[in-house]
Amino acid sequence: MDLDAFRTATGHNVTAVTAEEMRDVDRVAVEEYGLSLLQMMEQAGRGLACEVLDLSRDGPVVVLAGGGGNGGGGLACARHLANREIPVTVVLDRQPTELTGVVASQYELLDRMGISIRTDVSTVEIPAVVVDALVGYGLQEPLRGPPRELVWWAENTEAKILSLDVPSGIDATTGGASGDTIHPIRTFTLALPKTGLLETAGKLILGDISVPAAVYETLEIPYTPPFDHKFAIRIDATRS
Ligand SMILES: NC(=O)C1=CN([C@@H]2O[C@H](COP(=O)(O)OP(=O)(O)OC[C@H]3O[C@@H](n4cnc5c(N)ncnc54)[C@H](O)[C@@H]3O)[C@@H](O)[C@H]2O)[C@H](O)CC1
Ligand SMILES: [K+]
Repeated sequence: MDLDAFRTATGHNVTAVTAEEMRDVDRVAVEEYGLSLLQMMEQAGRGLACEVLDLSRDGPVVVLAGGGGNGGGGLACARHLANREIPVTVVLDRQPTELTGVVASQYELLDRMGISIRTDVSTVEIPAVVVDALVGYGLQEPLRGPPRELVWWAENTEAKILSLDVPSGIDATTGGASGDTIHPIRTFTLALPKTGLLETAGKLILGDISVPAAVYETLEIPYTPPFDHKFAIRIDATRS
């Protein structure tokens, strides 16, 4: 199988990248172009909210959020849902006091908005949609601790599961899972698809977070802008 490409509905190849390559993209975008993590995270969260609304207009929605960039995107998504009076509950995989940086700021904003934020699922209403924003390409395998328990919980609901960037527990580069993993019906992956998404992601939507094409050029990653006039597009693994 062609391990390095996905295809858009109009037949354009989209290069798949490893976790390391995606980290390089983040680094160059931030350090050489000044595109901040918060700017990219906000676009991730808004695109993710669009996918939630496509799955269910009424909710209730539970957003499972970790402490890294993946979690931050989930918190931004929760804000957009709350602004549309969709019943949303955020479940953090740690105490709010353990959050740092941009993710802590995203939490503060939700808290000031009065959005329901928990650190355990025991009293959470059964959701229509679960958003998996626990772990993205930052997985250091295998899934352990609260994220693993939250994945178990999600897997045992009847909810539609939507993963941000990479299904939690899946290695973004290899697609391997040495431990428990979540099984989404849809994954909203950011900037470029990861090589580990070939078999595990459910329906794959690629979200634009405005990484300049020049960043990929700098890193010699083959890239032609795939989004046309959209900000999120369906992509499928190429088979060869
Ligand atoms: N250009 C882009 O693609 C952007 C992507 N964004 C999102 O940020 C994440 C990557 O963020 P990072 O902070 O590097 O890591 P993660 O959030 O994926 O993971 C850290 C998170 O996961 C927990 N964790 C790690 N390993 C384990 C484990 N074995 N068991 C349990 N928990 C684990 C850790 O504790 C942290 O909570 C990327 O996927 C995108 O979603 C940015 O938003 C913008 C640019
Ligand atoms: K995830």
